[in-house]
Amino acid sequence: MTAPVLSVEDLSVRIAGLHILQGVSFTVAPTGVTVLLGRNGVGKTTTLRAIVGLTPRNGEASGSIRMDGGDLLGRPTHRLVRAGLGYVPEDRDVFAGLTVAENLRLAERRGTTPAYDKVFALFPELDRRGRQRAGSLSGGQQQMLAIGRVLLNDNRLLLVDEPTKGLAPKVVTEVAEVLERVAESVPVLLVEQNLAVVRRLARDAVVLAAGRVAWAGAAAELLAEAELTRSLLGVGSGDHHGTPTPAGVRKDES
Ligand SMILES: Nc1ncnc2c1ncn2[C@@H]1O[C@H](COP(=O)(O)OP(=O)(O)OP(=O)(O)O)[C@@H](O)[C@H]1O
Repeated sequence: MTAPVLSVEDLSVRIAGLHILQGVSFTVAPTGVTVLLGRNGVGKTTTLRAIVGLTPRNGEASGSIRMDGGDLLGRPTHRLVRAGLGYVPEDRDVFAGLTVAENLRLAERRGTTPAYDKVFALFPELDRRGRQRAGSLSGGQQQMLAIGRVLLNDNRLLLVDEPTKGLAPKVVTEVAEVLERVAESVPVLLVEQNLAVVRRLARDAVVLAAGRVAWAGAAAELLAEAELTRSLLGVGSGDHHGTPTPAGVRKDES
């Protein structure tokens, strides 16, 4: 078996006195997309933030998080990013008052050559809209900018939090297509609630429930078991024959 790019072991996170993660353990394969699933509020974002060293000041993370064997826990975020951890947060966090080009320039890392060619090949619109203020971009375009600026630098692993949240169906499909291409060259740990997107992208799945890992295995296996999906996620997985739920339809909201 190939060594995982990331190993999380017995991760516990307490925030403001709440024990949110209670000994979470899972691995991320060195290729493809691993999806982190679970009902609302179960701790998916908390997990990604712990990995990238962003547990809030009133919180505490313990356990072990290793990327390529090196321990990440306790290291400051800027060092983790320099070590190749790319993070696309849930709310995109683009600088609304700056232009697209300025947002990208801010992501450049000293001492390395930013991969503008790669980013503009994936997102031609970011090139065309270089002088537009990021705050006036559509939600989908802001998401592309948030992903694009992370891809300016080399990454060993990408953490992507709910990239399709709140987007129109057509844009959900565009974001999924882009992530599919991105995942050809860098492994991705993805938090995603849209099961059509999960079905399309994910090879492996990890499901959180009650502060722990409730299920881990092949994403296709999880989605093929309607009862299992319903009990773990509280949603149906579409039909049993592999017909994708139409992109953009959030089954969890039905
Ligand atoms: N800074 C914080 N202060 C207090 N509670 C927090 C904080 N951050 C997260 N929590 C709590 O931790 C729990 C897990 O939150 P988290 O955002 O990780 O869940 P999630 O699985 O990503 O949810 P969703 O699917 O709704 O985005 C929630 O109950 C949340 O209210």
